[in-house]
Amino acid sequence: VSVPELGVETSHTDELRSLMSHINDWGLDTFRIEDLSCQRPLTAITYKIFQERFLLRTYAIEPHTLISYLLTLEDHYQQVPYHNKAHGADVCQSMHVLLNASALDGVFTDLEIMSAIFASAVHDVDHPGVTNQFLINTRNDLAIMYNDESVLENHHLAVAFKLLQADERNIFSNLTPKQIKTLRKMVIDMVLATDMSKHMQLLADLKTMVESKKVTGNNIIMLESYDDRIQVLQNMIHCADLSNPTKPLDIYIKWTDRIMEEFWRQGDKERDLGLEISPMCDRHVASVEKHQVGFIEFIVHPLWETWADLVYPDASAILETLEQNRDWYQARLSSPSSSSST
Ligand SMILES: COc1ccc(/C=N/OCC(=O)N2C[C@@H](C)O[C@@H](C)C2)cc1OC1CCCC1
Ligand SMILES: [Zn+2]
Repeated sequence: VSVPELGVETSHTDELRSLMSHINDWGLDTFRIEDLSCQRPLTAITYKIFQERFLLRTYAIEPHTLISYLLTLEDHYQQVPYHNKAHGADVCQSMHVLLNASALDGVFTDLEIMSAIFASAVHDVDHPGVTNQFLINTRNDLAIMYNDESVLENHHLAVAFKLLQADERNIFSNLTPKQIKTLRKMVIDMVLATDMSKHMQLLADLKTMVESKKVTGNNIIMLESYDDRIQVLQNMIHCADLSNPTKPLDIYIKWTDRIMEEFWRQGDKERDLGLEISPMCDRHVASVEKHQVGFIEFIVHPLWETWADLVYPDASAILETLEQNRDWYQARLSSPSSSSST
């Protein structure tokens, strides 16, 4: 069974191949890849990363099996404004770059790396475009199924692993039972860590790790226990998930437009249901810039500042872009507010 060179059928092969050569760069334009891959950004990006890291060879994965899984996974991302397949592709590529930090050189095994890339690709599959709190407040079947605890994150994991059960999609069929057990546990631990309600605990533990950081002679981080190793991978996927404000401004603004539209549609549903409209979800009371400045000040910058300490100096340029982007939104706050989009 032959597969297309880039994993996806496209009439823009040369342009897509050229863009894909920047797979290791921070700030890769996921939106352009979405267009050039004929709306298959997740398949194109994940397939390229698996090839780039020789994971098909290391784990005897058939190309058509990987493509079959990725296409089906991509089709199970819902067409919502933000938490769609482009976000999945973006977090996957961001994770791939973070794994390349020189402070982490040789630290993670191939299995841990494949687990991290897989977890990133699947981490928001079948997201309905509303928050956990909304699902709980509306007694959605998913909230009943998962007893109000990390409802979305549990669902993303269940969907991702269910899709593996078909033989033609089982990319892990040549792993040993022990490898599958380990991969499954790590993927579950990483995706559950993307629940925003775990943010403060994750960050507190990361700060503790940074304070007691142990490095080898050439400044490579030493992680002895599973708990330490998974903690770094959990913070890494959390950083990748909250990386929009660290990207080039034109790309960041597009993500802001998408998340706001998704939050405002949730607000529209809450209004129609006579529910109290969630914070930041009322399109008639929009303060996009103020919310982004607050998001960076209280959540994104504290996380990325700590991450940048851990892998110093590998994430310094990323932190710099984040601070410039914060200043840009801050400046628009004080001046007469013009809409952040357009
Ligand atoms: C570019 O902007 C964003 C990118 C990504 C996200 C991702 N958020 O995580 C998922 C999520 O749905 N939640 C739950 C919500 C209740 O609280 C949220 C802080 C996290 C949020 C962004 O901006 C928000 C935050 C400030 C203004 C809109
Ligand atoms: Zn996400």
